[in-house]
Amino acid sequence: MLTHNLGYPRIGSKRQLKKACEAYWAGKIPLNDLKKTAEEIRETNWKLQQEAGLDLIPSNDFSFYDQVLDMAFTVGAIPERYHEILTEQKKPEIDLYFAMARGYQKEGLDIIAMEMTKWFDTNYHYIVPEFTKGQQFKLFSTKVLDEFKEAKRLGVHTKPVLLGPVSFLLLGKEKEDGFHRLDLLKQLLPVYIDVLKKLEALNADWVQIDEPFLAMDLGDDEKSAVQWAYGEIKKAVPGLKILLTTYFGSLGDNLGFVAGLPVCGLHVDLVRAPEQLDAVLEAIPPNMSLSLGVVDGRNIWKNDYQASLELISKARDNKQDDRLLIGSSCSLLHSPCDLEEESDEESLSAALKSWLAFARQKVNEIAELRAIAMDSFSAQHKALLEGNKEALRSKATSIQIHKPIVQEAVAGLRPIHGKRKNSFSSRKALQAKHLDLPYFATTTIGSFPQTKEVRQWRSQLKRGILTENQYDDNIKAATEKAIRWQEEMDLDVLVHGEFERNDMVEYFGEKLEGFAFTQNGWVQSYGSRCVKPPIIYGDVSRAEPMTLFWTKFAQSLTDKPVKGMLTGPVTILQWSFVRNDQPRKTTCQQIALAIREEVKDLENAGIHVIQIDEPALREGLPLRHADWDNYLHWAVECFRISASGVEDITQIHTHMCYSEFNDIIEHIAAMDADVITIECSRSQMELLDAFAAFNYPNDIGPGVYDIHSPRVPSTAEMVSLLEKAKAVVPYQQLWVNPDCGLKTRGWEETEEALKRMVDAAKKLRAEMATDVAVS
Ligand SMILES: CN1c2c(nc(N)[nH]c2=O)NC[C@@H]1CNc1ccc(C(=O)N[C@@H](CCC(=O)N[C@@H](CCC(=O)N[C@@H](CCC(=O)O)C(=O)O)C(=O)O)C(=O)O)cc1
Ligand SMILES: N[C@@H](CCS)C(=O)O
Ligand SMILES: [Zn+2]
Repeated sequence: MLTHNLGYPRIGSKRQLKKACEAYWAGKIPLNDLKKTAEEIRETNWKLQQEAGLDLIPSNDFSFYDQVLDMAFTVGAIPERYHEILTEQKKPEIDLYFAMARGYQKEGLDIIAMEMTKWFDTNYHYIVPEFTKGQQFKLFSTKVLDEFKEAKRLGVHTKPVLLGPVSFLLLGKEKEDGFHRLDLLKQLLPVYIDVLKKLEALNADWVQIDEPFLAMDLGDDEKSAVQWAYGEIKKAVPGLKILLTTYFGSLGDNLGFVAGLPVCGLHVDLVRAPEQLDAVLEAIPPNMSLSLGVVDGRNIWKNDYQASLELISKARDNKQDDRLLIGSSCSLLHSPCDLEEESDEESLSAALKSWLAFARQKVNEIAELRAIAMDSFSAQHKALLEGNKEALRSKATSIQIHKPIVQEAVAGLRPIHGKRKNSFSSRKALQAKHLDLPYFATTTIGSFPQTKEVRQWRSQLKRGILTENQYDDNIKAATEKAIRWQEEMDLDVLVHGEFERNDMVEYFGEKLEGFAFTQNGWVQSYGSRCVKPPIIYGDVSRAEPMTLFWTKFAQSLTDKPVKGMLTGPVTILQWSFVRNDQPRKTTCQQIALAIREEVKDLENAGIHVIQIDEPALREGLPLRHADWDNYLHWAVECFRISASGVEDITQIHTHMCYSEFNDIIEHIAAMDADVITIECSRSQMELLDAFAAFNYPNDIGPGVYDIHSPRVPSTAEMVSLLEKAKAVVPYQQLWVNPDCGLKTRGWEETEEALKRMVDAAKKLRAEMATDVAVS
């Protein structure tokens, strides 16, 4: 049996890559320094996996930004608008690469970035490849070959990783009409074959090709595309061992045709879908190797050795050992790097730490599982198994985990907990009277720039350089400045700015019972941006108010309404590492009850506009359509539980970004938020069509400017977007706001953009007044 890993985190255990990239972008370090950091990270990762005893160590799992962008770069899928960066500007290739990811506003050029979206049901974002009709591909970047050679020089014979051709195309978007992106497979495949032949010439042995779409519902065309592609690959490089990987779900009804593909090995995710093992063993031919993905790449709990060994043993009963591999369920990209970086007992107790495994520990688990499976009688292996059982036993019986009072509260949930007192139309009338807002009311999504200064206060507080009082005074000053500034701008519903929050989920994780947080458990979210997902280990409850102090403080400074700002239960669940000992639904209900208490406290303190953010509601959708209804039902119900404890006069907002609404609009409507603000500007308001087609009754704030770019749109652009919105949604329902929070932006561009946004709203109001006068 071979051991392997599908991919290792590339940010570095101290986020070295983030720091180096950001320094390079700011012109603070030369390219060579950035490359050196990247080399060091790769070497460290390869060596630690080698030392752990893994047989097949991945290469090309490193990325300066994103692995999908890397694939686009490899096959030369570089949209026309970027060509000038190389040809005219003579910039190095990496600048072109970063321009595709981040846009390019320099030296007279203003090129927008490629779109970014969520990677399946994770909190990782990939860059969406752009395709045109008849597009040609060519080997543009040799990164995969270079990294294979680099590892070889270091004495590590790696297993190169490539995103498969069908998934690569399916992840992308057609940029013009008249073709389907899968039509491009014929032009694309020769480049893949070229890469594979070159790898073969370099003596590569196994090559991992990821086709995550194989765990999704596929149509006949998609299945045929896969069959054709892997048939061609087999013909072209018969000697190369292709390991086809699937993850995040079961092969399900795709198993039949996948088992017939001419590949050397198939990897299946046995963490998400252990039940598929029997069917897979039965379906695949004896000469096809099977990789058992038993170590969870999506969570941080220690592996249950006994359970994994049972799966391994079942596989061994059916297949020769030399046809089996043991590995991670998916890439470890979604795990933090190294538990040993956690030394602070206050955030992560010794007991809790003994239940966890981060990427480095997971690599060891893979090696240990093989060792125990091969020789369960050795004293050393028996001790490993016993140690693992003991850790799991201590977790299962810990009094820190189970709180009867929380469990009773969940058991006591009834439909009434998810219902507002009256219908939206009666609520709307009451709220309008109370808030007295104009049409096209303006607001923002919550966060204002999290400047280096603000982040430094937090880091100084942690290091004892600032006292709690000094820290609070600084945050108060920032909040007051933001309130005054919003008043000056004449925004209608103000926000406090979220200066006190490190992150919209981690902040709540730090305040809620049943959550632990890490010092260094960073996971890449997109590019250089990372998040530190909190760990939900026990029953969740609210010990004390979490946002009341800062919301009340902000409201005390102004007569205008200040919007309370909370993260919703589904998003907190989705962006945390969750318990694996109870259904996600139950954990979500517990969080919903905690948020409900916070909402009620805010209302009692006189806050009558409260936003409950749910940007991850769509991301949480199961991979298979058949499972959608069940998820949407409990997810929407949890949102409603959190939102429905208030009086009709209190206006509940929700916010969603990164979402398409067409196929889930009835569930969005069922959330019954008084106002929903959505990311809309990049789609030029197209996302509103779903709301219009549904006759969505409640209020909507379609984002009028993209917050991912420093570019400040003109008032006219925003007016034009609002005109478009007004054409499909009755104006009485419309709000005016940016796409999302402004935490990643600088103050200068934020001030200018919001000033123009308020002007745009005023123009619309003036037009309306004229229209009414004329009619
Ligand atoms: C809305 N988004 C979010 C997602 N997931 C979340 N959990 N949270 C989100 O907001 N998913 C979808 C999107 C993804 N978008 C983003 C946007 C921005 C970031 C981001 O900026 N991340 C920061 C880290 C945020 C954080 O925790 N900051 C800490 C400071 C940590 C730090 O770097 N400290 C420094 C010291 C400070 C200094 O001297 O400058 C240090 O330790 O060295 C805080 O504010 O306290 C990032 O830097 O990547 C993520 C996702
Ligand atoms: N209130 C949050 C939502 C981000 S999705 C913010 O403004 O950053
Ligand atoms: Zn958002």
